[in-house]
Amino acid sequence: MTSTTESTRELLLSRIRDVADYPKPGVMFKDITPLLADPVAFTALTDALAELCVRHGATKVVGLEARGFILAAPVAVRAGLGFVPVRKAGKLPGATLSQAYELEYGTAEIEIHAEDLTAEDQIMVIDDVLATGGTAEASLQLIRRAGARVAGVAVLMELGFLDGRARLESGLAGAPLEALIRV
Ligand SMILES: O=P(O)(O)OC[C@H]1O[C@H](OP(=O)(O)OP(=O)(O)O)[C@H](O)[C@@H]1O
Ligand SMILES: Nc1ncnc2[nH]cnc12
Repeated sequence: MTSTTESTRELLLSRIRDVADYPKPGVMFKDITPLLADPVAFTALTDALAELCVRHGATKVVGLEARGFILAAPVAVRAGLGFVPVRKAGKLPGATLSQAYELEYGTAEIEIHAEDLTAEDQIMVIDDVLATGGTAEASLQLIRRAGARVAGVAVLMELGFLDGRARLESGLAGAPLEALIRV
């Protein structure tokens, strides 16, 4: 696996569709479905995120429901790591830890099975979009509450104008935030 090239970034960007005023007026929605439908782009994205997991010493990959699952599961397999889902509230059957948060267009609550993480784990959080950073921040809180360490957060796309990076700074506590594309 190798570091992401400029041509890979251009390919990924070219497969993301802007949808104005979705799901609410004023929101420019970044739709990744064209990227997922292109096997070359999807493979390039999987390889790039898996390379980041290996580079930053991750022992497990956490994916954030729902779009984060689509990326994180193949990344975990590609990197040879386990996959742990962070789900929206009420979906996990076992003993869960919960965290409420706000995002660009609403509020939500996420949960994790704490037993899926150990004190030895270094977790890479994978998602498609970092917007306000609320979802990623809540996931880092869950990971720490579960007793594991944070290897980093890796996303396909960072929406720079919403400044999620600043919001995540304290939660990352020095761990990297990697974005393949920044708009
Ligand atoms: O940085 P934030 O402001 O928290 O926003 C980013 C989050 O928003 C989207 O998920 P969404 O909650 O829309 O759910 P979905 O994956 O089920 O579409 C996206 O997939 C990220 O998880
Ligand atoms: N503008 C946006 N596009 C896609 N996913 C998002 N999640 C939060 N804001 C988003």
